[in-house]
Amino acid sequence: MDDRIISANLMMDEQAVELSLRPRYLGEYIGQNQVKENLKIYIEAAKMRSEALDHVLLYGPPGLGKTTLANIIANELGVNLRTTSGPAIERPGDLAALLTNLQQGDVLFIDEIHRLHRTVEEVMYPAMEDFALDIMIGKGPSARSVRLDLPPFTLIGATTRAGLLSAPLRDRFGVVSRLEYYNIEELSFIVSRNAELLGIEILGDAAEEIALRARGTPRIANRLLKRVRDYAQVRGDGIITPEIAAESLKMLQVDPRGLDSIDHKMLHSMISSFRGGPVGLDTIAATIGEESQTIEDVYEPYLLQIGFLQRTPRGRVVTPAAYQHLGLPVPPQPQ
Ligand SMILES: Nc1ncnc2c1ncn2[C@@H]1O[C@H](COP(=O)(O)OP(=O)(O)OP(=O)(O)O)[C@@H](O)[C@H]1O
Ligand SMILES: [Mg+2]
Repeated sequence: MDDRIISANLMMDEQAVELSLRPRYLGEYIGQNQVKENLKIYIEAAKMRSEALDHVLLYGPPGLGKTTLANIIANELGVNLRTTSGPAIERPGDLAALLTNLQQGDVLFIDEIHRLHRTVEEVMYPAMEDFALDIMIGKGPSARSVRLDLPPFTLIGATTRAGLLSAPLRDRFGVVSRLEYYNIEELSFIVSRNAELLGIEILGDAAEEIALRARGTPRIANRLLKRVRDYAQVRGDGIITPEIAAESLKMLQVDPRGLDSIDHKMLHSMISSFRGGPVGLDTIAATIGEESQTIEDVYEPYLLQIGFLQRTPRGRVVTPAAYQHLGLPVPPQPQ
């Protein structure tokens, strides 16, 4: 599904563009105001005390700016950032190597932290809490544990699935921030700013056309912007007008609320086979032939956010707003 327009996952050829568009300081980071306000204070306090910032857990759907924020935090603190990911740290020794190479106050960023191996996670606890590494020396009866001091550091963990984090790990983060979907105004701003960075002329309403279809997600907004730019260069004179934007977005098969064929398939099958629900996530997944994890991470959160789906104890339910959006008669609602 990674070649889909609305897939929030990063595509290979996108990395260079993402790097060039990535805001570097909090002041350039649009939206997420609550998260930014808090971080600003914690960062300033840590700098005043010349201490390492508390460990930070960032969670939320893909493409909302977790990696970007981790980089910004390190920039604002004026420290080095080391980046790795949960599955990449295979053994406790790998983690020890990473940690002992940090300098005082540095940031270690672990993406997909919910995929950390158990044995590695256990080494992480004292490292986070006491800045200490417990290593076993020797084997058998003569084996003993030695404690090694680490420089104070900040761990930033990112995950799309905070629910999968073990309680002991989650509890060791002093700052836990949830990133939210962006509103249309924020996304329009991001589109306009990024158009400028890419040297593209775009008229205001056209930025909003793109924002409306971006599913609250900057990564998707950037992706749509690039496709629309191609269209504007080939079919127009390079300027992205609202007409050019509307025409090209239509070709991308993303509807005016940012839904693609999978969202449509999911809603239609819930309506036709299950009378709109309640129906369990796994059943929906099996019916439309998608993985339930993909649905849970990428599709469902946005549909919930815009009020097209509702979660009930007995399963997911299609809302009247979704029927209306699909142009279907709204069934009588239970009282
Ligand atoms: N607040 C923001 N303001 C402006 N641009 C942003 C913002 N957040 C994200 N972006 C843009 O979106 C792109 C994707 O963000 P990022 O890679 O940080 O997402 P992510 O949450 O780490 O995704 P994943 O879960 O897939 O790792 C960035 O390269 C940047 O261009
Ligand atoms: Mg990321």
